[in-house]
Amino acid sequence: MADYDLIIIGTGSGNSLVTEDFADKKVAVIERGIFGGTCLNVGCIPTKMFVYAAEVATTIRDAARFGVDATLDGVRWPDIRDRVFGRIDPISDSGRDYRVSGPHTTAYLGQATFVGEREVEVEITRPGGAHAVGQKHRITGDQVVIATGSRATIPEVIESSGVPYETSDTVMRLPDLPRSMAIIGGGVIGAEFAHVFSALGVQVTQVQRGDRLLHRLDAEVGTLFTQQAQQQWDLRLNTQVVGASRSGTGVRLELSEGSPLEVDVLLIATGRAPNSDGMGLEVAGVQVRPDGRVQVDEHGRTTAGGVWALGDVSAPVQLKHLANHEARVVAHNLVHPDDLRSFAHTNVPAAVFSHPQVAMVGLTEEAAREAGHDITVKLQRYGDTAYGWAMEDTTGVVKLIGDASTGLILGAHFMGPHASTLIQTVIHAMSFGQTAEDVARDQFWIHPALAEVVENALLGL
Ligand SMILES: Cc1cc2nc3c(=O)[nH]c(=O)nc-3n(C[C@H](O)[C@H](O)[C@H](O)COP(=O)(O)OP(=O)(O)OC[C@H]3O[C@@H](n4cnc5c(N)ncnc54)[C@H](O)[C@@H]3O)c2cc1C
Ligand SMILES: NC(=O)c1ccc[n+]([C@@H]2O[C@H](COP(=O)([O-])OP(=O)(O)OC[C@H]3O[C@@H](n4cnc5c(N)ncnc54)[C@H](O)[C@@H]3O)[C@@H](O)[C@H]2O)c1
Repeated sequence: MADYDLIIIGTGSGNSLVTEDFADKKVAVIERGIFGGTCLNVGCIPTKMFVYAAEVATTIRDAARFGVDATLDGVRWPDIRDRVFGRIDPISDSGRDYRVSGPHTTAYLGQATFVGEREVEVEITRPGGAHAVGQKHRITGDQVVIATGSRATIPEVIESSGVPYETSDTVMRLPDLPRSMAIIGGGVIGAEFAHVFSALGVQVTQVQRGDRLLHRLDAEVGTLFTQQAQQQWDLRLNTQVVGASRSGTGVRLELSEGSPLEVDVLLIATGRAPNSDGMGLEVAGVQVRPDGRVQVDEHGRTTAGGVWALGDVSAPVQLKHLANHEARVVAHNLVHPDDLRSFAHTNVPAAVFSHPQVAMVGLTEEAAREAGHDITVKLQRYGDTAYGWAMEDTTGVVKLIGDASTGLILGAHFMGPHASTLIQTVIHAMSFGQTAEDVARDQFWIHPALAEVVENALLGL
């Protein structure tokens, strides 16, 4: 008989698997890092709290345009930082304590490694639990869920140089706001932190090896975003870091294009790799895809019987709402082996909380053409609707890609204020198979709300 009915490795979305269904069962929860995982501690939640502070600073700087004179007197970094972590850290601590001393679960605060089929060894690495640091425990489970997430990848040129660097795990806890910062990488994390730190007064230089930022975005909207970024911080496109060395208390970077860069702080944002390595998956019979993701079927089953995976370690995209969705599916499947549910991996939306904000769902124009759709395209400017006009918005756009034969929406790419909220109408339409015409015509749109930009885009498609 196994020691546990269920072993969960990783307490991000994995932590939500302990549902009422396990009320009379034995569950082991294993976590080697900060309890609660990436989103709560070093991802979505703290970044957006910093983004909010950055937006406040940007609004103040921009106020005079509207006849409101205001000056940004200063930015108190320690207060901004402590507001964020003063609220987050207690949530993590209480989540851990609940699993340590709460009902039905045994928490192991350490590194899990498979030593056999559904058999795991945990080396305790953190205090705060029932087990002493340094102890090793071997446990077996009838079922095991791998929910180990992902971690920042570091380019070899930086790693081998030995220079100090930050990642998204550490940069939000800097003791002081630096004077200057280089951000390597032009993806989501780079775009969000470039906004945060430049808005707070740091001289930011972002180095991107491609010719625009946010490569997964529709090319037209991505290019518009890149132009906006160029007006806010120093952006080096088509540029690689080819060397790095220490310079005083900071870092000197040799670039493939242009003169070297000397900065106080270096932030690496070059993508995240699944945490599937170094945990004995081969011993457990769990296969891994060539890109490092654990191989799962549509129900979340790995190649090993009774072993499941979800979230960043196995998902096609690294997003919290997708990890949560997969956790709900797996939570059901764990206790309903004869009635398995499937992951929904279509129409997964995403947003980038930079300045401007960006949101997307479905296909890009390029992908829709490549897939052979007979498409229609509408680019609607925020400024051509009443509220956008009131805001004097000159850059915001809503781009919709439709299927000319069915009237269905294939993709949407928003850039501008509240893009992540406004796009929800389109996500809804795509999820429920509504045509653009029906969504536009069969409901009232509040006038003169900003949502009229979506109505007009739908009508123009
Ligand atoms: C800076 C940043 C901002 C983000 N912002 C957003 C956003 O705005 N919106 C959004 O949708 N997504 C965002 N994401 C992505 C989102 O955070 C992830 O997709 C999500 O948290 C993944 O959840 P998970 O449960 O798969 O993994 P995680 O939350 O990473 O949990 C995995 C846990 O497993 C633990 N672990 C790993 N290996 C082992 C082991 N061998 N033994 C024991 N424990 C182990 C880790 O310590 C970790 O706590 C952001 C990510 C980052 C980095
Ligand atoms: N708002 C959100 O939903 C949100 C926010 C942050 C992170 N995330 C998730 O986290 C994931 C990881 O984010 P990310 O920004 O690290 O990855 P990313 O894949 O979005 O971007 C990585 C960037 O780094 C560049 N790059 C890679 N290697 C490089 C090198 N050696 N030198 C220079 N540039 C290099 C790539 O060209 C790309 O522009 C995202 O894909 C996303 O799923 C989501």
